[in-house]
Amino acid sequence: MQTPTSSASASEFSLAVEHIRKSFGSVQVLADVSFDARQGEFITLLGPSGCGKTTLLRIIAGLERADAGRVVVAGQGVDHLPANRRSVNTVFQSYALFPHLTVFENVAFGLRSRRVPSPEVNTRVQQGMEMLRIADFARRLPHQLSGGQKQRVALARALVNQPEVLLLDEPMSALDAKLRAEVQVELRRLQRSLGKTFVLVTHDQHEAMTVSDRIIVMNRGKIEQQGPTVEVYERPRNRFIAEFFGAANLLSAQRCGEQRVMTPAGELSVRQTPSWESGTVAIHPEWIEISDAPPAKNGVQAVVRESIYRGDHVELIMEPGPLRVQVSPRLRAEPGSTLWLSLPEERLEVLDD
Ligand SMILES: Nc1ncnc2c1ncn2[C@@H]1O[C@H](COP(=O)(O)OP(=O)(O)OP(=O)(O)O)[C@@H](O)[C@H]1O
Repeated sequence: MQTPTSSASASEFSLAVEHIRKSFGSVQVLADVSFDARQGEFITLLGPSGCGKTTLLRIIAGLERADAGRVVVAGQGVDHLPANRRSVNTVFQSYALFPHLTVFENVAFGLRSRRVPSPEVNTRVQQGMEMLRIADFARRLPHQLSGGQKQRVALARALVNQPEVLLLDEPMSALDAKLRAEVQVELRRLQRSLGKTFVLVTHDQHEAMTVSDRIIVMNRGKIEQQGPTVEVYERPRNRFIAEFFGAANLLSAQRCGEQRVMTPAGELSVRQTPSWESGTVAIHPEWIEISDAPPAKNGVQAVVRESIYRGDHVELIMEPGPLRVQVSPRLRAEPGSTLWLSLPEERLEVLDD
């Protein structure tokens, strides 16, 4: 899915990225990447390390030049504009705060360099600091702040400039797991209340799911799939997405009739007839149902090989398959016991390889 899919008019878009290509020397890092973001949308670029996410963000920000393609912000091509003349601000992984400036002056920096009158700077910085709950630290220097506080300063510094688009390059990766989860929820709340367009880069699928309206999954410089979070999770298009996003069960399969495939777990009916002779079908562990009696359709009699207690659920590893199945911790399924599984047809995804 390389072209923008929405039918909205150009003015509804805060950002359009059109056919971007980029190589470093002989290595192609981005190969014809296109996507757009509507005003007020939270988009996440998700993909493994080295797939080109940061390079794409830097091209949007004007910190890197594309070899081909166009970046459009609020309906206007910006390729000829330097970074500081684009209505785009970036929050970096390292926060990039000025160590010798106070929190207040860090937040004020962009406004002062654009010669915004002092009274307005004071008002906007104060508002920005209050919004991000850092007003109490206004006089501190960055080294006197925690990671989470520095992160808020970096966000405030970007947001007071009122950019059309805020770019976030793994801004939460330096935070511990608990704080990170809190900041993700806060970031989403902030974005909703401001109605701004945010584009986040991350390789963390849980982070992507927490914050995004739409997820763009990248691999080796290409977009593999883009769509609403639920759609990408529940309807992965190919093997890469299914493996990278959501840890689905992947079963090798042979086509054996109309909407039927043969898998190591037996013959199963699927929603659509595969276009391949042999390929892969996927199902998420939480969609597999357990029953005492043989189910009417897509039943598999399976033996529990391992039972892993994970607190809020138990993960069963079962044969044939192997199939990972997610069940309630109330269910007692000891290794060696035999259970009937049902693999609902509407939850079995036929993947493009
Ligand atoms: N200035 C550069 N010169 C040469 N190669 C580069 C340069 N910047 C990035 N690359 C290469 O381009 C590829 C994509 O890098 P990029 O930083 O965009 O990936 P990423 O998806 O953001 O990865 P990560 O999640 O690890 O930050 C990598 O192979 C990287 O080594």
